[in-house]
Formats: sequence, C-alpha cells, structure tokens
Amino acid sequence: MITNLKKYGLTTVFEQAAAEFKDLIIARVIAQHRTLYQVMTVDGPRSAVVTGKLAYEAAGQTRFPAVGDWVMVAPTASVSEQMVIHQILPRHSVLARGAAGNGADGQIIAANIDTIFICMSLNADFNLRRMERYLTLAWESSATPVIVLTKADLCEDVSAKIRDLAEVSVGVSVVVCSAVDQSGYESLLTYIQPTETVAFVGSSGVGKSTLINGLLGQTVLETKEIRQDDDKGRHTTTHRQLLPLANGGVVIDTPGMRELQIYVGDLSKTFEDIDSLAQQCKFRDCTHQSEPGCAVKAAIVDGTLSEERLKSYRKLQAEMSYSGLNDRQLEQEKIKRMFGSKAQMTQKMRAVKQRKHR
Ligand SMILES: Nc1nc2c(ncn2[C@@H]2O[C@H](COP(=O)(O)OP(=O)(O)OP(=O)(O)O)[C@@H](O)[C@H]2O)c(=O)[nH]1
Ligand SMILES: [Zn+2]
Repeated sequence: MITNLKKYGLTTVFEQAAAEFKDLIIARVIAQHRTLYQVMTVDGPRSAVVTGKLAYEAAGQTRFPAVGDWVMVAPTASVSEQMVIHQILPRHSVLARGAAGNGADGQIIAANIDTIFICMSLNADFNLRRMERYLTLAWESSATPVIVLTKADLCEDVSAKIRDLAEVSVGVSVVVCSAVDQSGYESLLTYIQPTETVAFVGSSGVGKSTLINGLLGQTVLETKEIRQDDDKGRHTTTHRQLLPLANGGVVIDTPGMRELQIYVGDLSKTFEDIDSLAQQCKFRDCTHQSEPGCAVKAAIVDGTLSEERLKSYRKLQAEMSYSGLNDRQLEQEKIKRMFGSKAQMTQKMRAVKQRKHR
C-alpha cells in the first residue's frame, strides 16, 4: 500500500529537508504513547521508537518527537515493521505548555500546525479567563488561533456569550457550532486548507472528538485502512491523534487539559488592549498599582477595561516570569529587563567597548 503523504500534510519544505538524509525515509508522527510512537510512512502506519542517540541528546521533553512532527526513520533490525526515529526535521510551529513536574521544560502538545482551534463549550466550560490562557499559548506557537464555541444547542443566549467574549477575542475569528445539527462545520472547514494542519485544544469534554468525528464524516477510506492493519495482526491500541480530512487538510486531536499552566506565551497579542493602554501611562515602568497618570487604572474606572482582565494579565505575567522558566530563559528575562532586548544589549556592549578603545 502506498500512502500519499501529502494527505498527511507533506509540503515541499519538508520534502527538501528530508532529501538531505540519504538512507532514511520521511514519516509523520500521528500518535504518541509515552516512548512509543505511531508514524505514517509511504508504506502505511508503523510503530516507532527514538534512537538511543536521539534520546540521549534530547535533554528536554521538547527535543523528543511530538504528534505532528516530521521525522526521518529507518527500519529496526530486531522488531519487524518497527521503525527507529533518527532525526526530527525543523518545526515551523510548536504548541507547548508547562511541564507537569518541575516546570523546567515545556511539553509539546503538537508540532507543525498552521491553525489552532481553541474549543470552549457555550455551557459549563465557558470561561473568559481560561480563553486568555489558551490564546496566550496559541500566539506563542506561531500558528493562528481560531475560537470554536461548541454545544450551541445547550446555550440559551449565544449572542450574549459572544458579546462577553469580545473582551478577549480581539483579532481572532470565532465560530459557533453544535454537534446536534452540525451547524458551523462548513465554516470550520474553511479554516483547514489542503496540506494544512489544525490542532484542536480545549478542556476535557467540550466536544473536540465529537467535532473531529463530524468533520471526518466523509473520510470512510481512512477508517477502513486502520481496520485492515488490525486484521493483519499489526494490532495497535493507539488511537490516532493525527488524521487526514477528505478536503486535504489534517487535524490533530489533543487530550483534554484539566490545568493549563503557561510556560512561555505571548501576552502582547492576547492583551493588546492593556499593552497599548500601558503606553499611555505617565511612567514608562508603571505597574498600574497606584502610580499617578496610570492609563490602565483610568480605563478600569471608566469601564473600558475589566478588573478581572487586568488581574488575569498579572497572574499570567507572574506565572511566566517566575514559574516555568529554565535557566536560559531566566537569563534572557534578566537581560530584557536590564537592556530591553538581547540585540540592544549587544549594541550597548559594543558601545562600551568602543569607548574603552578610544
Ligand atoms: N448537546 C451537545 N452535546 C455535545 C456536543 N458536542 C459534544 N457533545 C457531548 O459532550 C460529551 C463530550 O464530548 P467529547 O467529544 O468526548 O469531548 P472531548 O473534548 O473530546 O473530551 P476529551 O476527549 O476528554 O478531551 C459527549 O457526551 C458528547 O456527546 C454538542 O454540540 N451538543
Ligand atoms: Zn499604569
């Protein structure tokens, strides 16, 4: 069986990167269970493990392959039909979150994604502060977020919810859908172009799997393919997290998250409103606590900014600058605080050196 890897999102960029490895073949990671991977090769799905060398060099979690990664593999000598992953091809985007344990390293949720569907249900799960968290993660990933509001059938006033959401959703598309009548599905598909990959994220139970199943609807061939493999005894209990759609796009289902700790994130986009207000504060280093001429406080007084949103901003800021950072990042943070940016620091250092030489 020849699998067309374009259906799994293969682009010329990755094809070219792969051409450098003469004795290895390209594959995409479609599922992961601890140290065992499922990859899609041109010959169909295979299980795979990483080489000892790769595992040794992969000091942190983020250097291990993740779902969505394009990897270079070769057959194993010992286990029939098992592949060994030798290389991870450079990623164009990474969606990561805080590590469960020590927080020293992020955990990759998905790699090489173009769009992130942030799913939130219109009933119990609806929470603006949580949406801010997801948006912060998403903006950091280099992929484009889209807010997907699920279970519209369980919400009595959808427009009221969308009005509330406007506070946090600036610059982000919002799609409302329901599995009951499949409303919104057509609209969702317009965000998934051929060879593009979309990751579904959101709390457990918001309806991500239901949504993906609905979008998969027509791709009967793919599910058949899985069954054939099982019949041959190549039995895998792994459920695939990365699946091709009939329209040529690819979807990644991520496990529901109970707690979402921010490891690195882009607050400037998520909180663009607060950022631009802060530029109007009298003091450049205003902490928006009790300084005179604070534009952020003024916005709260006149009602254009909510107290909760500022609180959420502070909380995420604190989480990011203290908890999840490793040594290298702490160093960069320090440099940023002292000099503005690394580039500016280099400039200043050079200026100091030149002065000394004179
Ligand atoms: N009423 C209603 N129920 C829905 C809708 N979408 C999903 N559900 C139900 O919500 C429950 C959870 O749906 P799942 O698709 O399993 O949720 P999930 O986000 O994939 O959850 P995890 O796999 O735990 O991350 C199921 O019982 C679904 O039938 C919807 O649009 N309307
Ligand atoms: Zn201020």
